[in-house]
Amino acid sequence: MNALAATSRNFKQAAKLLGLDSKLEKSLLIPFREIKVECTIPKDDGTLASYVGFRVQHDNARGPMKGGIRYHHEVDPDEVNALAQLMTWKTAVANIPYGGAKGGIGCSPGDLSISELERLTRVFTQKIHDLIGIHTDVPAPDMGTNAQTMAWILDEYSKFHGYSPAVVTGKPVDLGGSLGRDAATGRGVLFATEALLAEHGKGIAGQRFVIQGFGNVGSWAAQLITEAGGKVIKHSAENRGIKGFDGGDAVDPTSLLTEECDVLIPAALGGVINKDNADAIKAKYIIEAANHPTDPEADEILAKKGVLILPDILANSGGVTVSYFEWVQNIQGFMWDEEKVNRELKTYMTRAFRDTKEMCRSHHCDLRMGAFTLGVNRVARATVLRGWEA
Ligand SMILES: NC(=O)C1=CN([C@@H]2O[C@H](COP(=O)(O)OP(=O)(O)OC[C@H]3O[C@@H](n4cnc5c(N)ncnc54)[C@H](O)[C@@H]3O)[C@@H](O)[C@H]2O)C=CC1
Ligand SMILES: O=C(O)CCC(=O)C(=O)O
Repeated sequence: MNALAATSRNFKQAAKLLGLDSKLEKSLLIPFREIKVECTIPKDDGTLASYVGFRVQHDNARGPMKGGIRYHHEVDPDEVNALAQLMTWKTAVANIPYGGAKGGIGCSPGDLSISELERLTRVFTQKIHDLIGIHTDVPAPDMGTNAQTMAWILDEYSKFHGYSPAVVTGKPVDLGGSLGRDAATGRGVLFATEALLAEHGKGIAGQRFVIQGFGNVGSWAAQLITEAGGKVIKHSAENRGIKGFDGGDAVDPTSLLTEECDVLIPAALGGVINKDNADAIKAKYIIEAANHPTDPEADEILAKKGVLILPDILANSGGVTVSYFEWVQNIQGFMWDEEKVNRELKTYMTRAFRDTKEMCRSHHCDLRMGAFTLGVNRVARATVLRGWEA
């Protein structure tokens, strides 16, 4: 199922559970603004190459819009729209004062040199600089981008608006990035998994984990779960790894979803768990480190099998939560030590899990609908409080 159709279906189900007014429901679903820009750059060999970049600003009822920028050949408007919408519900689940946005460029970053990536990032920033900002829309890394990408955006943005470290998060620590942001999404996955397993009288130690994706999120999750005593029995070692991590074997990324294990952690692309493979999944728990890895049809199949799914907007909210800490530190001009960052992250993740469970109890629903009703309800309340006056 298309990412936007899947995300909107989950939203509509949550709106129904909450009994939202139909006009409010429609207004929450439609993005605030969709930006599409053409980015042409000279390649290293002197030829020109053109790419299409997107930024979808979904909602700002609760604060500045917030979300990553993805460089991937499959980036398209519907996908970015779905990811932006997920950010709106995710920041509300985490209860941080933001709305939601997401951006991307349709490109294969592995095929571009560092200087080509820098030129592309700078051209993209030139095209969107007047629509992002510290109190309007704050980008961060996502698939295919990293702290260096954020440094280029910060530098290009600052040419137009003066030095503005808080305009992006996930930037290098030397440029005002937060200690702990690099590991934050993986660390949040660890905290959320601990909270879920504790409900069933279990801990990380001794559980067998399969992790798909070994980029920023997957590699940190693997390292931290291994340190906590979990057994990472397989991982997808394409592209990147963490120096020193020696747990697990590397196998084909699609077949590993159906490997024998206790906990499956998809940490790469969306839609990888679908009606074609859901029935073959053997894990008891799925922790969605990736965004929208599970199609709604697969959700239904897995629910019948008794598999518990910790949804993306809760499980991977550690990244945007520490992005919020980074933004706060930039605005205050005061740096936190890493221990404080990690301690606060644990508090936020544990609270988000507890609030989600509360919604599950009051709406008699699964964890995905618990998180969606929590997020959608907070955004709906803020929207109504702000009013409709033109
Ligand atoms: N970076 C962050 O802070 C956050 C990332 N996420 C989500 O986590 C997921 C991973 O993001 P990052 O780790 O930042 O990206 P990354 O670019 O650092 O790593 C992506 C990983 O996925 C693998 N991969 C790519 N295509 C694949 C395929 N077809 N099958 C299997 N593996 C494949 C790559 O080899 C790489 O190991 C994405 O869904 C992203 O939206 C969610 C919250 C925050
Ligand atoms: O750190 C952020 O601002 C956003 C991270 C992100 O893109 C995500 O949570 O999917």
